[in-house]
Amino acid sequence: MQPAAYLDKLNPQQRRAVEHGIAGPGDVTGGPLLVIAGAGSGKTNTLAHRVAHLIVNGADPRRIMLLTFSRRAAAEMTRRVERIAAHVLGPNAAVLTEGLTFAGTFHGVGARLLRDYAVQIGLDPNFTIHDREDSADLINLVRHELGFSRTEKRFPAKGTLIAIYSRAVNAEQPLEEVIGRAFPWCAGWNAELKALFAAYVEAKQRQNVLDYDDLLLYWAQMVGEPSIAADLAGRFDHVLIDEYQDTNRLQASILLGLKPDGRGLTVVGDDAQSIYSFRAATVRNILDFPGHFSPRADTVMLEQNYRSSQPILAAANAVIDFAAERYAKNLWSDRASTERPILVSVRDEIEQANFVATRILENREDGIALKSQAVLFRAAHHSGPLEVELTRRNIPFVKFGGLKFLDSAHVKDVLAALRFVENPRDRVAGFRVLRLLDGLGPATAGRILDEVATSDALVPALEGFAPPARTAQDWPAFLAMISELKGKAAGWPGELDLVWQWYEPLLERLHEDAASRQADLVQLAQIAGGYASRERFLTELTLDPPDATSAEAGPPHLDEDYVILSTIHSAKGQEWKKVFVLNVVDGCIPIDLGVGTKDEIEEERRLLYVAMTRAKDSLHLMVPQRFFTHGQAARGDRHVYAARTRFIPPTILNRFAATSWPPAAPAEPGQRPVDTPRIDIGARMRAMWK
Ligand SMILES: Nc1ncnc2c1ncn2[C@@H]1O[C@H](COP(=O)(O)OP(=O)(O)OP(=O)(O)O)[C@@H](O)[C@H]1O
Repeated sequence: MQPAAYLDKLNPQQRRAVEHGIAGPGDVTGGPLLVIAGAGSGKTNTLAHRVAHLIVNGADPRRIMLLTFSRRAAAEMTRRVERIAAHVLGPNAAVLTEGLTFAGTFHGVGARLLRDYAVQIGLDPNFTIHDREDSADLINLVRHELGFSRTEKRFPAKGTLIAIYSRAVNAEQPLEEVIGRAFPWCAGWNAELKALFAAYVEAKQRQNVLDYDDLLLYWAQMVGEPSIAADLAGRFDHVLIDEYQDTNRLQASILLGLKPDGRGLTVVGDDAQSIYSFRAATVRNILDFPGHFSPRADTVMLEQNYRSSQPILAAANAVIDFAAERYAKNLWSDRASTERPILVSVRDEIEQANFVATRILENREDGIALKSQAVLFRAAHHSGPLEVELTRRNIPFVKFGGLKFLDSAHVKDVLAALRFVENPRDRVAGFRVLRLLDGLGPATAGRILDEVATSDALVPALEGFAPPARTAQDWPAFLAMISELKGKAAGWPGELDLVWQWYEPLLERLHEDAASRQADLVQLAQIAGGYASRERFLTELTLDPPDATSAEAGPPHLDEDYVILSTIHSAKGQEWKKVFVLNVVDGCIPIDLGVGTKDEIEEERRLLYVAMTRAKDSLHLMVPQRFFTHGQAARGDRHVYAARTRFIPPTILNRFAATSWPPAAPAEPGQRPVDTPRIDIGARMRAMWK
């Protein structure tokens, strides 16, 4: 095989992106490259080919940093790179791609680098990582300590506090600006919030914990320090980033700090699919990228869509054509079809569920596997009635997005025990574990943790503590578990087993449905087996928790088939033959019936576009005439009447077919008009008493 024959299947634009800056063996580092990849244009495929092409031409995989949006995407990319490289390198490809150790999410790679440089930046390398819920718990603790929870006017709650803090950090915006723009009802608390955030930062440092935002923040600070930046930049010849449209300013600063002149830097993304601004992602990163460098970064556009049929693409293009600012692309497809996307009008969500379940079964009769069909929705709770209907009809499904496996109390308990041993100063973890013991109240837990924090050894500090009488029964098993874990003799994942043995009796005491919860712990044990150490397990799982249990463990049986239910956010990057989108009405897409800011509305439009472009062969957009809302306290839950989403105005209706369901039965000649009463129930009721 000719060396470059493996690139033959690529189209000319894809090939340009793959070969950019690669002159031949040993000469592989070109200037900055931006790849604007339309939906379904083979972005992932192209990036994988580029990495393989770099390796085939002599780039050292250990010196390649590959940043993706999720851990799953990184693993998939590595597998693809290996397959492609194997065409040229044969079995040696596996050895080389195993060297791709810096492939992961921004947060995951950040955590590794921070451990590597911990000592140089004054961090203890055993730091543990707080997920959003832990962060909110800690900030709440600080809020109490500062007395803000007792203010006369209601002080913002923990969820709001962490959201404000996170946005200020990720968007690199001053606090006043963040509050003014996104949290106006908190104006007036500026001084208190500043004091609170300062105290929160100090608490994290005392406890040796980092939150999600810190991973990026510390990394950005690190590349801002010339001596470390030079060292760090020198370790990587190539930095490639997928899904660049969903990165935030802090991530852009990190890249520019790592590769100030852009040499060896490749970013790939689609501005039309930017849907994560609630995490402070900014579409500006991708729009402004070329201008950061001199000369400007080269831009390659991928415009051939290989996924969707022409009519689906035409409708999606019509929707996104209304977007305010974007790289104009002419996305086209040569997959001819006569089937336009269908707008299906139904009475309510019950009928919507009925229609979708019926069609899914019909499709299966036609030989379309359940797994090739997906139902997408804007908010996790939108699928409620459909879940009931699918269950009723025995149609198996897996749901992505919404409540995460790791959010369940029992899984968190087990992880907290492991985290406490990893970093005894982590108060949120310590508090959670100690409170599991019978009769151990918050004040005592606080005292134990104070003791532990001032001592340099966990086990002796605990052994020196006399537990309250009610806890005496639970204490020895707890101590034994902690000492065994500290001793590390069990190895990984044996340590998880130790925690499980300790936790099992507590589980039965704490939860009535212990049996079903045990199943989650079995799942956790399976996941644990995939990691080399306790630290890797805790870090990776906190940073990128599995969306649904099956996402991590994989389907247990080859013949198992199930429909995919997913929030649009979690459907990113995926594709299915048949796609149904629920609640394509104002109030769901866009999510807010009230008028959002212009940017928010634009993002909702992109969400609909992302949903539509997941479909290969057929697309149903459901339009219930009324839907149920989980309202605010003042108005409660209620039904509201809905209008088709504003993103499909009458001017583009010709891109869609329309139908209503169930179809109205045609009136037969001579039939009585339907508005004539057929029975008189009132008379029957009266007759009962005569
Ligand atoms: N050169 C090509 N020839 C044929 N098929 C291709 C080519 N490139 C990509 N594809 C196919 O196109 C589909 C979309 O590719 P991929 O998932 O990489 O798109 P994407 O750009 O990441 O999409 P999105 O951004 O919408 O998630 C896949 O089924 C892939 O196999």
